Amino acid sequence: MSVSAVKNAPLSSVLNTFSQPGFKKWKGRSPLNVINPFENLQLRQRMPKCLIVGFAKCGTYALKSFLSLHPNLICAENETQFFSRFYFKGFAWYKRQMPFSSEHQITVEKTPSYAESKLALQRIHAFNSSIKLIVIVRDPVTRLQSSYAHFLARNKDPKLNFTFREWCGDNESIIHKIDYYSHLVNIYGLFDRDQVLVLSEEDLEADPFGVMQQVARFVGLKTAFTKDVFVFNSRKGFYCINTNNSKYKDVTTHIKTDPITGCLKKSKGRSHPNVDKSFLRHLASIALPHNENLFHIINKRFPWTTVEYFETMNS
Ligand SMILES: Nc1ncnc2c1ncn2[C@@H]1O[C@H](COP(=O)(O)OS(=O)(=O)O)[C@@H](OP(=O)(O)O)[C@H]1O
Repeated sequence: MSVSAVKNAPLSSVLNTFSQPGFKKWKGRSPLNVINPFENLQLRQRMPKCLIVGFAKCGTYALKSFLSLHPNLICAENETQFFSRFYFKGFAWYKRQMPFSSEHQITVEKTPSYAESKLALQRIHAFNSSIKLIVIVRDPVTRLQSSYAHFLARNKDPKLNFTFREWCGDNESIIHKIDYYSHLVNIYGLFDRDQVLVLSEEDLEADPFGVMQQVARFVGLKTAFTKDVFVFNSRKGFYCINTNNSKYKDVTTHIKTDPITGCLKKSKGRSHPNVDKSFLRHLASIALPHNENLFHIINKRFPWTTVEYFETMNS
């Protein structure tokens, strides 16, 4: 809604705009992100110009939440799964899932399953061939443990009380779960390299500020923070938003963090169950060639666990 439209519209329709689903993002926005609607010229729902397309359990929620701190980035609250599951609902529906944004903001949507669907990637390309894509990966062995911890936390059916080994399944099913490479092939087959940013969960965990700077550069924005935006919380074992700094205190209202600690919700950063080290070694050996292919195609290496690492440990 433009300023002139706001000025000329009946009060009820202006209020109606503010009560639409996507507008709830504006309630309680951080001081960094608040834009006075009457000063702002173009408050409306906009299609995303950047998508976080993968991968589940690789820190996608932390990434999205931390990016929302940037005044010029605004993230859709939910994973819409539009290009994968709900394409039939149409673009008007998709747009309605987006938050209200100003003309100075870039809308970001995250649905981690997009990267694993060639059809979803083709649809994204047809939608906007110059869109920016962010992919975040993680040591596949740790990712499996994370997914298993997620499964245990969610599973209520005693019949599905699988051990880690059972849950991982046979080698074919393990490869399916650990292979990022083949999905990256699909992405690079459709999009130019400069449209794709590949990050790692390990970097996000160790240096969220550095990763946010990387993303800001990637989407053509300046960094809007100082390093003190995050503070390491030894109890949680992760960086959290620095609520001691008045500048960042209120952000917890719009990115679902603990208002006191500034940490992400409990389901993010779970402890992983103890599992048999010899099986982890087996997983690392299966992952190895797929990791090497990935490092080759993205032209970047991550120091992920090797078979040798497990050989130095007692099982
Ligand atoms: N700062 C911070 N705080 C909390 N958690 C963090 C953070 N940075 C990265 N991570 C890692 O994010 C992992 C969850 O990944 P996702 O959000 O992609 O999971 S999901 O697919 O949406 O369920 C989650 O995995 P688990 O540790 O297995 O829970 C975390 O390791």
